[in-house]
Amino acid sequence: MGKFHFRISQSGFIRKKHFLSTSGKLKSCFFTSSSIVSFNIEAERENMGNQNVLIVDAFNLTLSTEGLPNPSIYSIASQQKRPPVVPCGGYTNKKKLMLQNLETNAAAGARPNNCWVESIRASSPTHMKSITPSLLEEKRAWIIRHPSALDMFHEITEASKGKQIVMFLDYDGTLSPIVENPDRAFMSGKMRRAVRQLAKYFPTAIVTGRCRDKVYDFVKLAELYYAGSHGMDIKGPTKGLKYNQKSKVVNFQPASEFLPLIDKVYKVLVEKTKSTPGARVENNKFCISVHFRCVDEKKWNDLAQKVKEVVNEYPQLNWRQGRMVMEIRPKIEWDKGKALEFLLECLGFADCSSVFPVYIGDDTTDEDAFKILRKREQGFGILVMDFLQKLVRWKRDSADTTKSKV
Ligand SMILES: O=P(O)(O)OC[C@H]1O[C@H](O[C@H]2O[C@H](CO)[C@@H](O)[C@H](O)[C@H]2O)[C@H](O)[C@@H](O)[C@@H]1O
Repeated sequence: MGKFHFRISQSGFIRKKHFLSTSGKLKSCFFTSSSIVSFNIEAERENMGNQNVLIVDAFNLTLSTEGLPNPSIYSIASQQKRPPVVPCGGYTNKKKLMLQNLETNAAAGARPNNCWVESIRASSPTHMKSITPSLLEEKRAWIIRHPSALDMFHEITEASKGKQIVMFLDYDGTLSPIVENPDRAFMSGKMRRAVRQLAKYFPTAIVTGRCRDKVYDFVKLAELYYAGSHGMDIKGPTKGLKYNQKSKVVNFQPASEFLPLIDKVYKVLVEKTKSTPGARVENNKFCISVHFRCVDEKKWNDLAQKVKEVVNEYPQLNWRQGRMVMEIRPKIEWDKGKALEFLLECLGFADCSSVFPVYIGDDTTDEDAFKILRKREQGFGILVMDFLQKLVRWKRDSADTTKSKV
């Protein structure tokens, strides 16, 4: 058995992205975009194809968990000691407890306690307060010990041989940097070119919590599939259709009956939160985001309480925590994972073993897609631009080689 430690970094951003694989037995994990993560990867070289590999976004710091049993991902925001092992699923017990606690409080209509503040703080990759010099030192040491995940490129492409790669890309924090103003989360021209190239070779979908139109305005690539509102608003490419699609027009909105309700609740939330400086409510068509990023930490509890009071009045809705954001959405059995399956089906890969889905994500809501990959025992989660560009080069070069042999 080979033992690998992966790292992929996205240069130019204030963050590092990390590519994770797990053991050949599908012990894949996902962490919750906390400000600090660490991981260790063991992989059987020959079993790479069966693995579910995840993307982890460790903007601020990474620590190796080398030598620990049951290697996995550790989410240790606000802690400076090694956290407990997370077997599979990415939440530390502590964080799970915090979230459960919060849910229980919400259900009981109680005021959120400090756990809420802690979990919101932990959700932000740009929250630098918890970084100490010793953690930075550990980060440096970790980087030296861990080669780039790009070094694993060969293994990944080998695992995909004979299969159709299908790409799924989250937007915020994956294609664009995390910024304070959600309306200004632009992707770079370089990233756009990488994605455009990618779509020439592989069916490619953007899967995002954003409103589909808004993300389209950012990405501006008509050749992609778009699944907005956490997968509740799916549309196929409007140009360059070349893959096996069951129907030519992909257009699916499983939560359409919730539109009037979402509009109404959006207005209520805007009204309710306007007295909280920095709070921002975003209408994502089938979902609503209430942003905390620019709110004074001391006000987080109050803001969360206000939001939950509103949501509690609508049993058809629930909420989830994202990065410094509360995501309010219809209570239906639909999420990014279901969107991934739906798109694979549209592409003719419903129960197909010859597909190789690659999902790139960085937030708790991406976990739904990772779960599907685990269930299907297929594919990888991967990271950003360097990897995308390399994948394009690999595909182009292998196409050229095939042509010259003919
Ligand atoms: O599924 P995603 O594409 O990752 O979208 C999730 C949410 O992303 C956006 O919020 C996040 O990014 C903002 C811009 O960098 C940042 O200010 C915010 O704190 C983050 O939570 C988006 O604004 C939300 O509507 C999405 O649901």
